[in-house]
Amino acid sequence: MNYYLVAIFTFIGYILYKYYIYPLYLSPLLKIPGPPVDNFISGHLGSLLKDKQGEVFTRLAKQYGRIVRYHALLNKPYLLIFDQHLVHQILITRPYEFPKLSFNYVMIKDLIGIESISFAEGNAHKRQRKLINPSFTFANVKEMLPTLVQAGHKFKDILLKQIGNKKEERITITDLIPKITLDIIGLVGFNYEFDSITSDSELARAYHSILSKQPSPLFGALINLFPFIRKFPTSHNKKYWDSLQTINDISEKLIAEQKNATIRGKDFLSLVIKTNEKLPVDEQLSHRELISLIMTLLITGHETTSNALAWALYYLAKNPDIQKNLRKEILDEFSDHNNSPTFEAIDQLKYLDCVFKETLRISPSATAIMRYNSKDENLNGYFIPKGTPMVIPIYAIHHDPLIWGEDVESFNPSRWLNPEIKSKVTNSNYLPFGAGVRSCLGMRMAHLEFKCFLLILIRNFEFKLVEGFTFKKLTNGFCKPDPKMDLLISKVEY
Ligand code: HEM
Repeated sequence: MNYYLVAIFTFIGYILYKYYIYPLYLSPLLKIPGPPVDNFISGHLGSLLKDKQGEVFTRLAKQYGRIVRYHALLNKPYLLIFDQHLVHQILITRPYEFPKLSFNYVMIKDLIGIESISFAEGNAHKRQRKLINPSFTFANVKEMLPTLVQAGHKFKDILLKQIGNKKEERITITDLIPKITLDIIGLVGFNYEFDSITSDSELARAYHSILSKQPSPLFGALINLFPFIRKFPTSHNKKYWDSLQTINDISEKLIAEQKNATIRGKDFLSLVIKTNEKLPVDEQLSHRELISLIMTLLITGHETTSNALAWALYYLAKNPDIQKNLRKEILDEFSDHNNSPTFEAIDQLKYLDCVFKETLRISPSATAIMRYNSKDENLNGYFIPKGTPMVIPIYAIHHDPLIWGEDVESFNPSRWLNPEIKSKVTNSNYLPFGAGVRSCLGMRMAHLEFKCFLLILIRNFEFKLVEGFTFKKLTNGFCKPDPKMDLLISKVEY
């Protein structure tokens, strides 16, 4: 008897059973409807879900219903959860029974650190959230307004300089906006001037190098399965690790400066450190948790808001009448265009609020939320074995005509004034900031930052599409224009 042969056949049999026979012929999840598998290695990631996942998920919901099965790398079954009652259970009623699972888990872990609040579960999450939450209160966010207005005017001056005496200028807004939102999180988050908008900031360069080229879903899944791929000595990997080192070094520097500061500011980090120091040692955030918090705020605090602002400017450029209506509302409220907006005045702008909500409906910065069940579940009559990955497809839910009406693909801020639509919107079907105990901590800040910026920009500039310029709308985890977004910008003359 050749033991080697037996061992080889046993191994091949095990691999065939685990990655082919069980998921495609025996799993109880096969009772859940879904598209047929056309690639027996990459599941749907190499074909159906190669690109524009948000749009594909929308189609799958129409075709297969409120809970849909698809297969990822090596045929691993995933569930798409469109059903609002299930979304409510997962995010709001039983959040800790459905822990987080990330797209590109390895990359996100590298970017924010494994000790981040974003990865913490159960009591560990409750402890971090309780400590960090008070720094993000309404009152604290309101105090940011002067910093936001100042940054908005700085941004306005940069655009004015680029336009100069010309009638209009073609500007890549997706290069500029992330720099100013990074500067803002530096100031309000850590009382630190990155000044990436006017200087060559190594931090902005590091983020650009990591985020400008997102790995495809298949490559992302491969990295999750074989993280050592990131260690191969390629020039791309070297750039990746160097950029991460820069982000980590800057985070360490920020902590050191804050810990040694004699006077505490009102930035998020100072507030968190102040609360932390008052707690018994066993409840305090550790050094690594603080570093992870900085890395988390740096990325979540700038990338998502800059994306939302870029999409808003794009839709306003595409819909000149909507842009005109918004400008009219702003000018009616702020007839003296040098006046700084107050919080109360910004809050009065109802159409601006509709533009904010509609931008995050049609192009939500995060296109999906990922979870898995920590125990066996029976959901909608289906048996779901423990550990099944579940995707709440925010983008697809935001494009469901049953909720938003037949013009779901149009950018129509006025839908938010329609009582029929308003009555259908809930915290389980409008999810730009997630929902429940894990919802976005920076939601209030994002709200104010978006409105303050858009107000200053629309008051001073007109935005138009560049004829013939096209880009792809990526919806694989993050909603991003690919490769970039150019707009024509001209001054509004008074
Ligand atoms: C338009 C802007 C933003 C959008 C669309 C957005 C979206 C989201 C979403 C969808 C989640 C939930 C993820 C999940 O449940 O898996 C989240 C969580 C989070 N966001 Fe935001 N975000 C934005 C801005 C910000 C800002 C400005 C900050 C901080 C300054 C921030 C900090 C966080 C943090 C710390 C979490 C994790 C919360 C937890 O796990 O308890 N976000 N965000």
